[in-house]
Formats: sequence, C-alpha cells, structure tokens
Amino acid sequence: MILKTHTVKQGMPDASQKYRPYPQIDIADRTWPSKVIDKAPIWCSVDLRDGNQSLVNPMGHDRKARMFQLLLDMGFKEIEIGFPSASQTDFDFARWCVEEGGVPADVSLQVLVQCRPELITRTFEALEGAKNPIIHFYNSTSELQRRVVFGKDVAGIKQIAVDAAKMIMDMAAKAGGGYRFEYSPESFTGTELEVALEICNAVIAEVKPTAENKLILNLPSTVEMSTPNIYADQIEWMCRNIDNRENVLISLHPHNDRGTGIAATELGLMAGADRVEGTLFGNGERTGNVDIVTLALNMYTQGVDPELDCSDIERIKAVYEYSNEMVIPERHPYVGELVYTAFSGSHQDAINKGMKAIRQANSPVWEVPYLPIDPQDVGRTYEAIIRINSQSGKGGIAYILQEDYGINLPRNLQIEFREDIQRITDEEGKELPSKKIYDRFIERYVDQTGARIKFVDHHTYPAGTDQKGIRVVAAEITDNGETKRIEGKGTGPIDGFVNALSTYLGIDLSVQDYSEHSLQHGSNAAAIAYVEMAHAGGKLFGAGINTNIVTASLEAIVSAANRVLDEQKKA
Ligand SMILES: CC(=O)SCCNC(=O)CCNC(=O)[C@H](O)C(C)(C)COP(=O)(O)OP(=O)(O)OC[C@H]1O[C@@H](n2cnc3c(N)ncnc32)[C@H](O)[C@@H]1OP(=O)(O)O
Ligand SMILES: CC(C)C(=O)C(=O)O
Ligand SMILES: [Mg+2]
Repeated sequence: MILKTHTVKQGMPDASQKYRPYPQIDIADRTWPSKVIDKAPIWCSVDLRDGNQSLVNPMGHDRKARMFQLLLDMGFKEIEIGFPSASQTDFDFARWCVEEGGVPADVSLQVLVQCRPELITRTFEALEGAKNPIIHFYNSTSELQRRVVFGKDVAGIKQIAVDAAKMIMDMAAKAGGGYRFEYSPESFTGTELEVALEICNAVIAEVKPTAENKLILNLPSTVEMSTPNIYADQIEWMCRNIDNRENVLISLHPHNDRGTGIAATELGLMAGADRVEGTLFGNGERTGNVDIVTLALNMYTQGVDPELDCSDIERIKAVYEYSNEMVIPERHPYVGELVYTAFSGSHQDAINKGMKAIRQANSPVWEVPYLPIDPQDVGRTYEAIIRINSQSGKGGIAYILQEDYGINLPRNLQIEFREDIQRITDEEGKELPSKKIYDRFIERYVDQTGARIKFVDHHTYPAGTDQKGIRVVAAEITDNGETKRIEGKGTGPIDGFVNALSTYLGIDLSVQDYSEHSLQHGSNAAAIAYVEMAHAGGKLFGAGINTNIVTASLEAIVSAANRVLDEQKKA
C-alpha cells in the first residue's frame, strides 16, 4: 500500500516571541479572596444586543419578541434590547417594546449606542415614551484601540466619552428626564487602570449621578485576557478609587475568550461589583458573553436566591435555540442533555445510594453524590440520571429496574445480571436503553421462551400425623410441552416443590436465598419472587412474577431450575 504523504507544519511559533504576558495588578491588600457571594447582583440580559450582534442571522422581530418575553418571565429587571441606531430592525423593535411590549413598570429597557452624535439622536428617538430606560454609551479606551483604531491619545479618547456624556445629559434633560445612564470604557481589560479611572471619572463628572439616579459604570472584559483573579483585582481597584462610589453601580460585562468568564464574574462580584451583564447560556461575541443561567444556578446551589427563575430550563433552552438558531451542547452546565446523567459504574452506585438515602432521611437538604443540583429544581426529571453502557455497574442497572419498573433486585442478583448486561453492552458497543434492560431481565428470568420446564399448578396437603410440620407438594408442570405430575415433601410449598423438582430432574437443588416484593409500576402482576438456587455447578437466580405470591415463588424455582439445566447442557 502506498501511503499518501503531505507536509505537516511542525509546532506553533515561539510563544515568548509572539505573545506578551498580562501584567499583574499592584494591589497587595486585596480583600476579594475572602469574600463570599451572599446575594444576587442586579442582572442585565444583553441577549438581544451583544448576543444578537454575534449571530450568523441576527434576530428579526419574532425571534426577538420571543426572547424578550422569556427574559421578562425569568424576572430580568434590566434588558438591553438592541442597538437602535444601528439597524431599522433594532429601531423598530425598540419602538415595539415601548408601545406594545407590555413592559412592567419595574423593568428598564436598555439600549446601546456609540459616542457619536447622529447615533445618539436616533437612540433618543427610539426610546421616546419609555419608562426609566437606560442609555448605554461606550467608547473603546484600550491602549491598542487608541493606537490602531482611533489614532488618538488618552485625552482624545476621554474627550469622545465626555462629549457624548454631555450630549446625552443635555438631550435627556430636554426630553423632560426619566432616563438612566450607563457608560462602558469598552476594552476595559486592555486599558491601563489609571487611564480607565481617569476617563470614567470624567464621565461621572458630566453625568453627576445621585442616590436616586445612579450611573451604571460597566467595566467589560470585552476580550478576556487574563486569569480571573486579575479581573477581580481590577474591579476591586476601580471600586476603591472611583469618584462618587456610592452613586455608581459597578457592572461586570465578562466575555469568555479564555473559558473563564464564569469564574471572572464570580470573583468580580466578590471584589465589589453590583451588577452583571450577560446572556442566557453564554451566547455572544466569539466564545460568548458570560452565561447568566450558570451564574444564577451556581448561586442557587450555594443556598443563595439568584432572583432569576430558572425553574423551566427546558423552555429557556428552547427559546435560546429558536431565537439564536444555535444548539446547546450536551455538556453545558445545568442544561445540557447529559449533565444529569451518569454512565459510569461507580458514579451510578453512589447516585443510587444517595437517592435512597435522601428519600429515607426525608430531609429537604440536597445531598446526592455527583449531582450538585436536584434536576427537578430546574424542571428536569430523574429519568435520565442513570443510563447504561459498557462503563456501567450493577448499581446503575439496579437503579433503572427499580425506578422504571419497580423491580428491586437482591444484591447477588444485581451482580449476576450485571455480567449478562455487560456482555451485551460490550458486544454492541453502545448504550442499552432501559426498556431493553427490562426486556432482557424478563426474558432471562421470567418468560424464558423455549425453556424446558414450565410451572402449571400445585396443591399441598399434610404429609401425615407421623410427620408433623411436613407437607406434600403435588404439582403440575410441563416438560418440553408434555404435562407431568411431580411430588415432593418439605416444610412449606417452596421446600416441597424444590424437593419434587430435584427428584424429577435428578439434580441436586437447594434454595440459598429467597425474597419477594410487590411490583408498584405498570404491571398487572402483584408480586415478584427471587430465588437463589445452589446446584452442583454453583449458584444462580430465578425469578417469577404472579398475582399469587406462592405461585410467583414456585415459578422462580422453575426459572432457576431451567437455568441450571442450561448450564449443564453448556458444560
Ligand atoms: C464590544 C462591543 O460589542 S461594541 C458594540 C458593537 N456592536 C456593533 O457594532 C453592532 C452595531 N453596529 C453597527 O451597525 C455599525 O457599526 C454602526 C451603525 C453603529 C456604525 O456603522 P458605520 O458608521 O458604518 O461604521 P463603523 O462601525 O465601521 O465605523 C466605525 C467608526 O466609528 C468609530 N467608532 C467606533 N466605535 C465608536 C464609539 N464607541 N464611539 C465613537 N466612535 C466610535 C470608529 O473609530 C470608526 O471611525 P472612522 O469612520 O473615523 O474610522
Ligand atoms: C459595549 C460593550 C459593553 C461590550 O459589549 C463589550 O465591551 O464587550
Ligand atoms: Mg460585549
């Protein structure tokens, strides 16, 4: 065989020559590491703006309206509905929200605008008549953008922000007030802290925030450039040094370029931030904005009310997928298809035991290994907690039979049946659904299609006055379809029937373990009996299901005997 060859580039360029490390922040007495998050921040959804601007096909009215309604239903009090000066769609949507959107009195619509006069004018037109809307203006302040995008020094960049702040304050006053304001030094994480502070203080001086109308100062990690502890340092430093801190709400707007947006936000909150802008499941530019649902549920699982309703996560997911035309991956925290599922044996064993313990304890506190949240709290079920493949163990199989079919296998039968299931999953190399596991159990232990012996009927009577406590069991069975009558003696029907069958088959059988229970789920049969039978070659189980418990037991004995006969045939 001739192998095709092609040139493969060997290795990446020298990192030390191509990239620079992010500088440390000089704040030795930082306090955030010992803080805890004990209350929800002010949440602002930017799905309809930052999320929307990153989509292949930006949302039209219908997709926006559906997302907007969901955000209201979840309890967001601040929603950035778009960039109305950027497109007619966004402008019209802003008008629709104001005129027909049914916005509750305690919800503020927020819109984004660049620091450009014509865009600011159009933005005010878009919001005419809105109650307490937030005008969010921004300009990029980073060293890189000052140099390559704007060609301006710090003073020039500050002037852009100050001029916009002046114009906005002026227009708001002329419109009779009722506006709120937000300023973002965009690319904050690429901006020297002193420069960001200087520009923000200049904006604060123009806006003159008060206790009644605080300025939202949004400090975005427009591009996530460092480890989350550095973002926390930057936030703590800004909180300490900003003018008029009591009348300024410090807002976080993290992106997720390094995959640490959640961590950065949590540390930023510990560092003193009051507010978070993000999106559902983290849609947004490049690797996305911070995921607000995950943040909220992280809080929830620490015992803190997130003040956002995530109780119907499937609806949130459906709207996300419809409005964004994107699909949520299986591993996404709290919502992914597989995040409440264990395939591996030891996890299943621990979950199985944890679920039993929590039910027995009847405690309201959630404590189940490998499940940081009760799936039911977000509207998911226990159905998919355990699924079976070749990595699974007896605990998982037992859990499925118990939960889905009310079959509570004795421990030794769990071990025996697991071997059978393991062989199938190894052979098939894929997941074995619950129904197939059940069918396999019924076929192997209960129905035994084609088995030699079938139980038909029995009756018992006392053995005689000279044999106190001993009963005779007379039973009818079929052997390869032929009716046979067999008889044996014992202390009860099980004992006597085993004796009768052993004698008839000419093999030594004795019951090692016996148990039974009623079947709760979906079967007409009332009870299941399990018999562990010892024979010359070892031990194995049989099972029987019947409305009559004695019949179920005798069927279980026949089931075990058939399996012994099979083993003998194979040997
Ligand atoms: C980090 C973020 O998410 S920021 C938000 C980004 N979102 C969007 O861009 C989506 C909506 N934007 C748009 O539809 C368009 O960019 C518009 C309508 C706003 C503007 O369109 P245009 O005027 O055609 O152009 P474009 O964006 O290319 O222009 C950029 C110009 O504005 C300047 N500019 C960019 N941002 C700002 C700002 N925040 N404040 C002031 N000027 C700015 C640039 O320096 C550039 O100036 P130049 O023309 O002198 O080179
Ligand atoms: C407009 C600003 C806040 C933004 O989206 C960002 O910096 O990421
Ligand atoms: Mg952003």
